[in-house]
Amino acid sequence: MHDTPEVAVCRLGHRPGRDERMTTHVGLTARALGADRAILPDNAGQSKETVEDITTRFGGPFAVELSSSQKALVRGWEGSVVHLTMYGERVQDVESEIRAAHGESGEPLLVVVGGEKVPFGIYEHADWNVGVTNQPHSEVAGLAVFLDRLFEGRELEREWEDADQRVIPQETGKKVESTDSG
Ligand SMILES: C[S@@+](CC[C@H](N)C(=O)[O-])C[C@H]1O[C@@H](n2cnc3c(N)ncnc32)[C@H](O)[C@@H]1O
Repeated sequence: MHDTPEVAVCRLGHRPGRDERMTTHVGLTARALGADRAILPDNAGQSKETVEDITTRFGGPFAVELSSSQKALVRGWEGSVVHLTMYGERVQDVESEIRAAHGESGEPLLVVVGGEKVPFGIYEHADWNVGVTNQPHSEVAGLAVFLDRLFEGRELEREWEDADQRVIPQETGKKVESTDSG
Protein backbone atom coordinates (compact mmCIF):
# COMPACT_ATOMS: atom_id res chain seq x y z
CA MET A 1 0.00 0.00 0.00
CA HIS A 2 1.05 3.60 -0.53
CA ASP A 3 1.83 4.34 3.12
CA THR A 4 4.23 1.42 3.74
CA PRO A 5 7.38 0.07 2.07
CA GLU A 6 6.68 -2.49 -0.66
CA VAL A 7 4.96 -5.76 0.20
CA ALA A 8 5.45 -8.49 -2.42
CA VAL A 9 3.97 -11.99 -2.40
CA CYS A 10 5.93 -14.95 -3.75
CA ARG A 11 4.04 -18.09 -4.72
CA LEU A 12 6.33 -21.15 -4.56
CA GLY A 13 5.63 -23.91 -7.06
CA HIS A 14 2.78 -24.32 -9.55
CA ARG A 15 1.44 -27.56 -11.01
CA PRO A 16 -0.19 -26.62 -14.34
CA GLY A 17 -3.81 -27.69 -14.43
CA ARG A 18 -4.08 -28.71 -10.79
CA ASP A 19 -2.92 -25.40 -9.21
CA GLU A 20 -4.39 -22.98 -11.75
CA ARG A 21 -7.18 -21.57 -9.56
CA MET A 22 -5.11 -21.59 -6.37
CA THR A 23 -2.22 -19.66 -7.94
CA THR A 24 -4.66 -17.19 -9.50
CA HIS A 25 -6.35 -16.73 -6.12
CA VAL A 26 -3.00 -16.09 -4.43
CA GLY A 27 -2.49 -13.24 -6.93
CA LEU A 28 -6.02 -11.88 -6.58
CA THR A 29 -5.88 -12.03 -2.79
CA ALA A 30 -2.48 -10.31 -2.72
CA ARG A 31 -3.94 -7.52 -4.87
CA ALA A 32 -7.24 -7.14 -3.03
CA LEU A 33 -5.69 -7.15 0.43
CA GLY A 34 -3.00 -4.52 -0.04
CA ALA A 35 0.17 -6.14 -1.40
CA ASP A 36 1.94 -4.23 -4.18
CA ARG A 37 3.19 -7.11 -6.29
CA ALA A 38 2.86 -10.85 -6.85
CA ILE A 39 5.70 -13.00 -8.14
CA LEU A 40 4.46 -16.26 -9.62
CA PRO A 41 6.41 -19.24 -11.01
CA ASP A 42 7.18 -18.95 -14.72
CA ASN A 43 4.77 -21.76 -15.66
CA ALA A 44 1.84 -19.78 -14.20
CA GLY A 45 1.37 -17.44 -17.18
CA GLN A 46 -2.39 -18.02 -17.29
CA SER A 47 -2.75 -16.94 -13.65
CA LYS A 48 -0.66 -13.83 -14.38
CA GLU A 49 -2.97 -12.90 -17.26
CA THR A 50 -6.08 -13.33 -15.13
CA VAL A 51 -4.73 -11.14 -12.33
CA GLU A 52 -3.64 -8.48 -14.83
CA ASP A 53 -7.08 -8.53 -16.43
CA ILE A 54 -8.72 -7.96 -13.03
CA THR A 55 -6.28 -5.11 -12.33
CA THR A 56 -7.16 -3.46 -15.65
CA ARG A 57 -10.87 -3.74 -14.91
CA PHE A 58 -10.98 -3.00 -11.19
CA GLY A 59 -7.87 -0.87 -10.66
CA GLY A 60 -4.44 -0.85 -9.13
CA PRO A 61 -1.63 -0.20 -8.85
CA PHE A 62 -0.65 -3.87 -8.67
CA ALA A 63 2.12 -5.69 -10.53
CA VAL A 64 2.36 -9.38 -11.44
CA GLU A 65 5.60 -11.00 -12.55
CA LEU A 66 6.82 -14.46 -13.43
CA SER A 67 10.11 -15.74 -12.04
CA SER A 68 12.11 -18.76 -13.16
CA SER A 69 13.61 -19.37 -9.71
CA GLN A 70 11.49 -18.63 -6.68
CA LYS A 71 14.18 -20.04 -4.38
CA ALA A 72 16.84 -17.70 -5.79
CA LEU A 73 14.38 -14.83 -5.44
CA VAL A 74 13.88 -15.60 -1.74
CA ARG A 75 17.61 -16.05 -1.14
CA GLY A 76 18.50 -12.79 -2.90
CA TRP A 77 15.67 -10.67 -1.46
CA GLU A 78 16.94 -7.33 -0.18
CA GLY A 79 14.55 -6.86 2.70
CA SER A 80 12.64 -9.06 5.13
CA VAL A 81 11.12 -12.45 4.34
CA VAL A 82 8.00 -13.89 5.98
CA HIS A 83 7.18 -17.51 5.16
CA LEU A 84 3.62 -18.56 5.92
CA THR A 85 3.48 -22.09 7.30
CA MET A 86 1.31 -24.00 9.75
CA TYR A 87 4.52 -24.92 11.61
CA GLY A 88 5.53 -21.30 12.26
CA GLU A 89 5.23 -18.89 15.16
CA ARG A 90 1.71 -17.69 15.89
CA VAL A 91 0.79 -14.65 13.80
CA GLN A 92 -0.71 -12.92 16.82
CA ASP A 93 2.64 -13.23 18.64
CA VAL A 94 4.88 -11.83 15.88
CA GLU A 95 2.71 -9.47 13.84
CA SER A 96 3.71 -6.30 15.73
CA GLU A 97 7.41 -7.18 15.51
CA ILE A 98 7.09 -7.73 11.75
CA ARG A 99 5.07 -4.52 11.29
CA ALA A 100 7.60 -2.48 13.26
CA ALA A 101 10.62 -3.96 11.46
CA HIS A 102 8.99 -3.44 8.07
CA GLY A 103 7.95 0.14 8.80
CA GLU A 104 11.19 1.19 10.45
CA SER A 105 13.59 -0.42 7.98
CA GLY A 106 11.81 1.04 4.97
CA GLU A 107 12.81 -2.17 3.19
CA PRO A 108 10.49 -4.32 1.10
CA LEU A 109 8.80 -7.31 2.69
CA LEU A 110 8.45 -10.61 0.82
CA VAL A 111 5.60 -12.88 1.91
CA VAL A 112 6.21 -16.45 0.74
CA VAL A 113 3.41 -19.00 0.40
CA GLY A 114 3.83 -22.60 -0.66
CA GLY A 115 1.91 -25.08 -2.72
CA GLU A 116 3.50 -28.51 -2.68
CA LYS A 117 6.10 -29.40 -0.08
CA VAL A 118 8.20 -26.34 0.75
CA PRO A 119 12.00 -26.93 0.75
CA PHE A 120 13.59 -26.64 4.19
CA GLY A 121 15.94 -23.90 2.94
CA ILE A 122 12.96 -21.55 2.78
CA TYR A 123 12.28 -22.12 6.51
CA GLU A 124 15.92 -21.40 7.25
CA HIS A 125 16.15 -18.33 5.06
CA ALA A 126 12.94 -16.68 6.30
CA ASP A 127 13.24 -13.95 8.93
CA TRP A 128 9.92 -15.19 10.29
CA ASN A 129 8.07 -18.46 9.77
CA VAL A 130 4.48 -17.51 10.61
CA GLY A 131 1.45 -19.69 11.28
CA VAL A 132 -2.09 -18.42 10.87
CA THR A 133 -3.23 -20.94 13.45
CA ASN A 134 -1.07 -24.06 13.59
CA GLN A 135 -3.70 -26.00 11.67
CA PRO A 136 -3.41 -27.04 8.01
CA HIS A 137 -5.47 -24.94 5.60
CA SER A 138 -4.57 -22.98 2.46
CA GLU A 139 -2.12 -20.43 1.11
CA VAL A 140 -5.02 -18.15 0.13
CA ALA A 141 -6.52 -18.14 3.63
CA GLY A 142 -3.11 -17.73 5.30
CA LEU A 143 -2.20 -14.85 3.00
CA ALA A 144 -5.49 -13.03 3.55
CA VAL A 145 -5.30 -13.16 7.33
CA PHE A 146 -1.61 -12.27 7.39
CA LEU A 147 -2.02 -9.20 5.15
CA ASP A 148 -5.02 -7.99 7.14
CA ARG A 149 -2.98 -8.29 10.36
CA LEU A 150 0.05 -6.61 8.78
CA PHE A 151 -2.00 -3.62 7.59
CA GLU A 152 -4.30 -3.63 10.66
CA GLY A 153 -7.35 -3.46 8.38
CA ARG A 154 -6.30 -0.28 6.55
CA GLU A 155 -6.27 -2.17 3.25
CA LEU A 156 -10.08 -2.34 3.44
CA GLU A 157 -10.23 1.46 2.95
CA ARG A 158 -7.89 1.52 -0.01
CA GLU A 159 -8.71 3.62 -3.09
CA TRP A 160 -8.19 1.99 -6.51
CA GLU A 161 -6.61 3.91 -9.38
CA ASP A 162 -7.28 3.66 -13.13
CA ALA A 163 -10.18 1.24 -12.83
CA ASP A 164 -12.52 0.70 -15.78
CA GLN A 165 -15.34 -0.18 -13.44
CA ARG A 166 -16.20 -0.20 -9.77
CA VAL A 167 -18.65 -2.08 -7.65
CA ILE A 168 -21.18 -0.02 -5.73
CA PRO A 169 -21.88 -1.88 -2.50
CA GLN A 170 -25.51 -2.98 -2.22
CA GLU A 171 -27.57 -4.46 0.55
CA THR A 172 -29.04 -6.78 -2.10
CA GLY A 173 -28.12 -7.35 -5.74
CA LYS A 174 -25.22 -6.28 -7.90
CA LYS A 175 -24.35 -2.78 -9.10
CA VAL A 176 -21.28 -2.07 -11.21
CA GLU A 177 -20.51 1.38 -12.64
CA SER A 178 -18.15 2.42 -15.41
CA THR A 179 -15.58 4.96 -14.31
CA ASP A 180 -14.45 8.03 -16.26
CA SER A 181 -11.01 6.52 -16.79
CA GLY A 182 -12.59 3.40 -18.41
C1 LIG B 1 -1.70 -26.82 1.35
S1 LIG B 1 -0.29 -26.21 2.16
C2 LIG B 1 0.94 -27.45 1.80
C3 LIG B 1 2.16 -27.38 2.65
C4 LIG B 1 3.06 -28.62 2.49
N1 LIG B 1 2.36 -29.80 2.84
C5 LIG B 1 4.32 -28.50 3.34
O1 LIG B 1 4.45 -29.21 4.28
O2 LIG B 1 5.14 -27.64 3.05
C6 LIG B 1 0.14 -24.89 1.08
C7 LIG B 1 0.55 -23.63 1.74
O3 LIG B 1 -0.52 -23.09 2.50
C8 LIG B 1 0.00 -22.23 3.50
N2 LIG B 1 -0.57 -22.63 4.80
C9 LIG B 1 -1.29 -23.73 5.07
N3 LIG B 1 -1.66 -23.76 6.36
C10 LIG B 1 -1.18 -22.63 6.92
C11 LIG B 1 -1.22 -22.07 8.24
N4 LIG B 1 -1.84 -22.66 9.24
N5 LIG B 1 -0.61 -20.88 8.44
C12 LIG B 1 0.04 -20.24 7.43
N6 LIG B 1 0.11 -20.72 6.18
C13 LIG B 1 -0.48 -21.90 5.93
C14 LIG B 1 1.53 -22.40 3.48
O4 LIG B 1 2.13 -21.32 2.80
C15 LIG B 1 1.70 -23.72 2.71
O5 LIG B 1 2.94 -23.80 2.07
